[in-house]
Amino acid sequence: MSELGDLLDEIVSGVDGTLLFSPSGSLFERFTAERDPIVVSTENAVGAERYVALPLEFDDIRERIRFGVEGALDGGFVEEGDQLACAVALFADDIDTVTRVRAGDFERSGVYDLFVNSRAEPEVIRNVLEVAIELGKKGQKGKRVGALFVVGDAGKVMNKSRPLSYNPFEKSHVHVGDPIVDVMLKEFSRLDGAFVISDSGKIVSAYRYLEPAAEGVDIPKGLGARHMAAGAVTKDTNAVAVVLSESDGLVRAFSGGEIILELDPEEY
Ligand SMILES: Nc1ncnc2c1ncn2[C@@H]1O[C@H](COP(=O)(O)OP(=O)(O)OP(=O)(O)O)[C@@H](O)[C@H]1O
Ligand SMILES: [Mn+2]
Repeated sequence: MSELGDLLDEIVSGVDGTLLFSPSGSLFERFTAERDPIVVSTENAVGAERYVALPLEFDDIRERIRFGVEGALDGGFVEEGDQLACAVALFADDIDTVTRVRAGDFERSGVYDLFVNSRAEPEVIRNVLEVAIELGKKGQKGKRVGALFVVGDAGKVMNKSRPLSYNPFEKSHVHVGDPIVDVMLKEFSRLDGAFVISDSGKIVSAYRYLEPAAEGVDIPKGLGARHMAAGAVTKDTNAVAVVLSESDGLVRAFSGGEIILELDPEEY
């Protein structure tokens, strides 16, 4: 037992900071006295002063930790090269894992930029991802569906696209995240084309056929026109795109012409 204790001591000895991922209130209290931990979670339920907002509970723990560390760097809570202890819940609901990382050692993931440095508000991107994940889980009336959401830089996206049908959102002022909109988005996703969403989350249009310049867009073989259009529009404009694939059921996010994130809705 003491060997194990020694090993754990080594892992956390001399760290410059502690990141607690979604800690319970009591765990957080235990830490605040001496360690001044940084909390990383989807909601700041414990009211931490040093807090990094997770846009979603990444199922991939590496992705989650990476996002937390990038957020802590960006927030000025830690510095490049700092040794950090990260405490996360890997299998249980409570924290069951401690790992040590060096801030800045990762390649930048792109996921952080996708949420934090996009034109659209992080909350808007998160809401769109949630709709896509939910749609992927349930399908539409039991049938698998695909969908394409283009988020941000809507004026330019509209200029690079044309309508396939009347726009049901023409005179409406609805935003992603409104409960009614989730229902509408799911309903309209049965039909062709893309949804265009503004930086602030307003649904600008459904049924848009995207015609962006596609030179230099390189997406994996096997993905079709929907994914190509998503990649291309994010290269040709400052939008990001979220695609639910009808054929493989995965949700992918694109930025700058590249796939930044790939999620299996079944895991959320
Ligand atoms: N340029 C485009 N703009 C908007 N929507 C498009 C565009 N190209 C294709 N789509 C939409 O994507 C749908 C599926 O096309 P396709 O099968 O070629 O794409 P895919 O990348 O294989 O996607 P999936 O994995 O969902 O099949 C089309 O029916 C159409 O609704
Ligand atoms: Mn296809």
